[in-house]
Amino acid sequence: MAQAREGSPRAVARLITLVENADPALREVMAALAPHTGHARIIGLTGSPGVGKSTSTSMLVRAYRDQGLRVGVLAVDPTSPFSGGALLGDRIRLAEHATDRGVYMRSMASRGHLGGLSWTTPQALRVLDAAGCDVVLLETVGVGQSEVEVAGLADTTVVLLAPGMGDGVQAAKAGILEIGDVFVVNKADREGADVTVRDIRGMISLGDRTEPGLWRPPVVKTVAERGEGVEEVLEALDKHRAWMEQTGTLRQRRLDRAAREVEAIAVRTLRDRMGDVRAGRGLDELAAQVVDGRTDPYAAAGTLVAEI
Ligand SMILES: Nc1nc2c(ncn2[C@@H]2O[C@H](COP(=O)(O)OP(=O)(O)OP(=O)(O)O)[C@@H](O)[C@H]2O)c(=O)[nH]1
Repeated sequence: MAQAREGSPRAVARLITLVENADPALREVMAALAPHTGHARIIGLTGSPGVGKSTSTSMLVRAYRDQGLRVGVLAVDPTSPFSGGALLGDRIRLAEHATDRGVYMRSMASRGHLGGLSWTTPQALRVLDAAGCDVVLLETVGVGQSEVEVAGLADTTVVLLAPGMGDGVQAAKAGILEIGDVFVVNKADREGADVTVRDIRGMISLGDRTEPGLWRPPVVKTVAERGEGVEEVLEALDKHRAWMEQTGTLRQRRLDRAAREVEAIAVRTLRDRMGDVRAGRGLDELAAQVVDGRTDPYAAAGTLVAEI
């Protein structure tokens, strides 16, 4: 744990593996980490495959490293059953940071994982936060619901789009307009970038976010491959951060996040105990009573809950 706090990549990796495996040791680990959390800025990046997420992540890592900040990158793929370092390590676009001690990268798969995304990701973020990351970039592959779910885990969510492909319309359909705090139209070297920017701006102003005091998401153009537009992205992120602090939104988002995290752990604990009751044949007995008409399902459920 002390090693993880000093930023030893191996120690951090071990802790995240505990999270992935829902290891019983987590309870103690989390208790020890708690006083060291709350510092990291969590920035979510999402968008359809191929839009340039890893290129943009790499661009942001470089920019934050230039500011002397320690950066964590957590890539979550809700569609993949694979996990561990391999997925991310293979990604050439992030390879330049692989030997940088100030960067910690990890990919996590959540399909088929106990409790799924809502359970593992916040705890992995907590580990990176406690390990001293100033910024954590949370990258997800866009697949509808899990995309929205992951947006709830970040302080600021960046939605990446690319010109053409009717991305603006896609975004509106997928409910992505609601989750974006900052929109980035990447591949601005390609034709149609301005049209996409205009489309998104139009859709945002049609939404309900034009009231005074509400955040109006900026739309920024980038060419991630060449690092163009990174200053504008950083500025948009800083502005959003400042707005969140002024309005109390940051605290509110973190409260919502913690509430969901606690709930997810509680539900898991209850499910485990329910398994114990089942194993002890307590549920069989209740079922028999219901079948025989000796009790009703509501009363039986009440007994079960009380036992749990
Ligand atoms: N023309 C152009 N191509 C870019 C730009 N940024 C990224 N690309 C290219 O787009 C392709 C996809 O980039 P990635 O960063 O791997 O995209 P991704 O969204 O992470 O893709 P997945 O890992 O499949 O989700 C690569 O071939 C990049 O070289 C850009 O600004 N302009």
